[in-house]
Amino acid sequence: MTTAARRIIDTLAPHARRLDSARIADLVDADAARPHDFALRIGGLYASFARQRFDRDARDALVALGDAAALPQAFRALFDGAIVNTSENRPALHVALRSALSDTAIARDAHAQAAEARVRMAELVAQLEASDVTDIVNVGIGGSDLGPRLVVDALKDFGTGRFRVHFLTNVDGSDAQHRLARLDPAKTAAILVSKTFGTQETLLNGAVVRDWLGGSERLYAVSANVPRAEAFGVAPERVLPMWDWVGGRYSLWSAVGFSIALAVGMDGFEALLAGAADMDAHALQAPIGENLPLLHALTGVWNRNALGLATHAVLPYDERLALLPAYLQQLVMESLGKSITPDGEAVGIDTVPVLWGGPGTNSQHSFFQALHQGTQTVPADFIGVVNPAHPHADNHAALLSNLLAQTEALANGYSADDAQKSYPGNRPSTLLLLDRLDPRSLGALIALYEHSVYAQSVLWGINAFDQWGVELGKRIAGELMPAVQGDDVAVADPVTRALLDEIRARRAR
Ligand SMILES: O=P(O)(O)OC[C@H]1O[C@](O)(CO)[C@@H](O)[C@@H]1O
Repeated sequence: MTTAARRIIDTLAPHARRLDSARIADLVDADAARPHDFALRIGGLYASFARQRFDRDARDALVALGDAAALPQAFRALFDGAIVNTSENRPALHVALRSALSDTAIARDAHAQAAEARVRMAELVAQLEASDVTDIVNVGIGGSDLGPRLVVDALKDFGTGRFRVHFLTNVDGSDAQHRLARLDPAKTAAILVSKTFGTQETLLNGAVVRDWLGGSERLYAVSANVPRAEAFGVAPERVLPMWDWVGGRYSLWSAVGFSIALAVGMDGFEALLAGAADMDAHALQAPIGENLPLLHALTGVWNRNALGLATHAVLPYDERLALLPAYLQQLVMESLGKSITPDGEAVGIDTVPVLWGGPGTNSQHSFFQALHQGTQTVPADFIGVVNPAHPHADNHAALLSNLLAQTEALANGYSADDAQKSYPGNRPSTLLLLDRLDPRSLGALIALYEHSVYAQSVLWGINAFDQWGVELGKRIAGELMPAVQGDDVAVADPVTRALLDEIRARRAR
């Protein structure tokens, strides 16, 4: 077992045993100051951990765990551009895209390159605004899609209205077919976003779009592999840079966010970065016990390793954040879905929970039954917004009432004479409450999750910035492609061979 795993078990096991039969409702009853003392406010973001299943002593132990795992030092190393992504021998300097909180040459240089790229991006935004273009198609997948897609959707109240922004992602040709069908190629610009410019889905969709546009005049690219983007036919003046020191799932703050800037304007984009920078400064400087991303991360480790909870739900009570769970699935599960340390050792304890979720109140009418009465306890992050950006006051009151009601019902449960109508309760949740949803608060919210993910990776002793687990499937798909296309090539796996025979036999001629 690794030192990190041993530290977690040794620190948390006594408290887990002590609190084995503890009930959240009793913890709240026994400690009048808990609702306030287990909450934090960072600018326009309030977080309550009062409905987690730990008490003050366990919370102190979590803070001590963060200290023993040297979380503050790990954050300093991240911001300073240390090689935190050891398997790829790279720093992870997404924070330099929005903050200047380090004096190291590498971090300053990254910050300067990011600023320079933003100036070029602003020029391209201005050129497009002055053109006849009405529609933008962002072609990308994973980190080259999910972040921009989330932000464009979440900030629809802040859109300039100058462009309609669309996202083309899936290699399934019906995505291109249907997305392009309603657009006019003469009035559409496409941005091919790919850090590597080697991603099958984006290259295939990019080729479809390039042909559909009838030329490369309105073809743009964002990539860390500029030569490949240019070889694809994108003019050099329309290629914006990315760098290997930014991970794809941490990249929306770079030119990968070109579509965001087109949707909300450069001012909106800068405000998004400013919100993330607020959270960066807080994550780097606040003591562990008052540090929101670190407490969020430690709570995650408590739920995973002390309580043994295998999944985690993200439940935004705001339709504009409906895409947040999908975005976080990549951020959290691609970053923390590891069982081996950088030294090649098995971690020895559970790491990432399966993250899932959906917006409230919709999900109350789908999967909440299982949250309330299912056999598994699912810890959740509930996210609400105090001030809406619409005039429908009764709707908003209903939304907030439901949000409060669900966290209360999950924690407290209810006993009825009929066991089928009883609720076990004791289901933990964190509540994140934004004063309002705007570019700045959204930037802070996303950065909170980024930093929580990094802190969890440090606690578990794993690398948050590589993703070797996605490679095997890509390689096999590449090998199978000729067979699927009808070539007579040898396929070793007997089940795959039988499935290919079935596909070939059923395929319409
Ligand atoms: O931006 P690219 O290089 O096209 O990669 C897209 C996505 O593919 C992945 O490598 C996973 O397959 C992600 O990490 C990344 O965000």
